[in-house]
Amino acid sequence: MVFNWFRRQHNDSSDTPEQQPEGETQPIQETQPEPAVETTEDTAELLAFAKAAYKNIQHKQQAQIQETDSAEEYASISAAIPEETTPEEVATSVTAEVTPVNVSEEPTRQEVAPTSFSQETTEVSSLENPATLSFLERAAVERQAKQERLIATAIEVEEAETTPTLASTTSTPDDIEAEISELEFDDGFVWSVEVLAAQGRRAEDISMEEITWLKKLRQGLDKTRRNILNQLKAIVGQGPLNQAAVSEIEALLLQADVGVEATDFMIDALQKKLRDEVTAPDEAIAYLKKILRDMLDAPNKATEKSTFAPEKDNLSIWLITGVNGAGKTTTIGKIAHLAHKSGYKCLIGAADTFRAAAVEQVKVWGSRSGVEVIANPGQNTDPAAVVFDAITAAQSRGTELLLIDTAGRLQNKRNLMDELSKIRRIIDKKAPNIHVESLLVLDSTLGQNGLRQAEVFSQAAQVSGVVLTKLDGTAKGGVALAVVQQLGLPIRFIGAGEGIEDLRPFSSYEFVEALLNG
Ligand SMILES: Nc1nc2c(ncn2[C@@H]2O[C@H](COP(=O)(O)OP(=O)(O)OP(=O)(O)O)[C@@H](O)[C@H]2O)c(=O)[nH]1
Repeated sequence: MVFNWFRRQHNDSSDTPEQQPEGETQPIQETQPEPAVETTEDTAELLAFAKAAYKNIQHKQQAQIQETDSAEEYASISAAIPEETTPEEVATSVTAEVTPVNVSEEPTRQEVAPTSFSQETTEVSSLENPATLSFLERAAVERQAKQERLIATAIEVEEAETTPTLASTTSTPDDIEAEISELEFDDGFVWSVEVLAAQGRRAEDISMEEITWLKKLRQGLDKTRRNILNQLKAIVGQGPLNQAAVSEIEALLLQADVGVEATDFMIDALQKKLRDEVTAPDEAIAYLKKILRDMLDAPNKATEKSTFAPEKDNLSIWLITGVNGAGKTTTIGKIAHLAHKSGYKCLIGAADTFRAAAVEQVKVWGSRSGVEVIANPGQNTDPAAVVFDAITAAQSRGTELLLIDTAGRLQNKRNLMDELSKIRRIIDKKAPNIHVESLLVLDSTLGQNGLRQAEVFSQAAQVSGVVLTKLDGTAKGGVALAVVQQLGLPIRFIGAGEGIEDLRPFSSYEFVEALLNG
């Protein structure tokens, strides 16, 4: 059973839709339970759920460790004792090893002769008086005795080696404890489990990878949350909004790079709700979260397709664009890894032929994620030709997801845009009925500045979604709202680190929880 990271569900027909949310954007719908007022009972229930998830992950890890040990044991035993080896071969190989370099032809003939070990032993033992033997005969006797010792030792050594390997398969509880020490039942764990539970996940389905990712996301948004949004929560939680409160909120949102349009939208919505009614702080915050989720989901609602996950048995092409340094290549590697893990047949087209090292860089990511890369060995070759070849290869191999890397910089902006337009035309011509996503990679640390780039790329590559990278450690996490509100584009992935696991499909529910609740 494979976990499909794009759909956030197991690829198993036994999983009913009620048990597993369909797409990563679904959990965000209005049906999401809001932790408005948390009672002691809720907390106890959550803790029990978190403990169940924790135990389940622990069991899975223990099983994995034991499986790995068994596999390693098998590998080491097979390596030590080749299946085909016969005792005769052992004897011959040992003979070869101990052959003195300076002895004459006779013993050499003996060594390679297909005489069995037992015969030789018999021959040697029949030589009763070594003192009467010639030099050569004595040398042969000595060598024979040495052979016997070595063969005996060799067999003993093999046995001795096997025994500890077998013993090592039974890891002690202490060993296991050490190996899973990274699994901490801490505040971050409980928060992550709560976020997953709110999206309908069962304790037994929660994986360590999901917990690790959510913890990372929460940590990544820490600066944005601490600097700005905690204050926002405090203001909103105070009840009806007066003019002073509105101005304060405005300033805070603009500082978080939320942008003017998104700020105005939020303030309007908040004012409608909080102007007249007296709203409890928890309720006001729950309302604020809903506003943010609705904003982030708006572009998805405008399109028929609620999920952009690649389809099994059909080719999807994802064109990855963005200025150099935004994180395109890294993103391609991480998506390829997710696709591979999720059971898709994936291929990468290396169409950034402008920068000399780009093809090599994408090849490194390809090999890290176990995904093949289609590239043209020449430098400065036509990227459209690489795209053409990559689509041909994808079509003939039954590839389900083709990721295309593009240049982030050319001699000038005009050339870059022309090149992207050409690539897009090739895709549309060569694969007219294929689902194409054009993903723009934006560096979130650039805040509002990144959005200007987006506008330029949007036309040339017909951008359909955004990948927001480097959310780890930036105070400009609010830019996600600006991307959606100003550009009308959905966020498809977010990156929060340089590692291969540090990118996941975007979930507005998780993002908003990490932003306001972490
Ligand atoms: N902290 C952090 N660094 C990231 C993230 N994504 C990418 N990076 C780093 O950003 C730098 C640039 O990433 P690349 O993938 O090479 O960017 P690119 O857009 O392909 O750049 P060019 O190949 O020059 O066009 C690298 O050092 C990456 O490790 C992220 O989510 N967080």
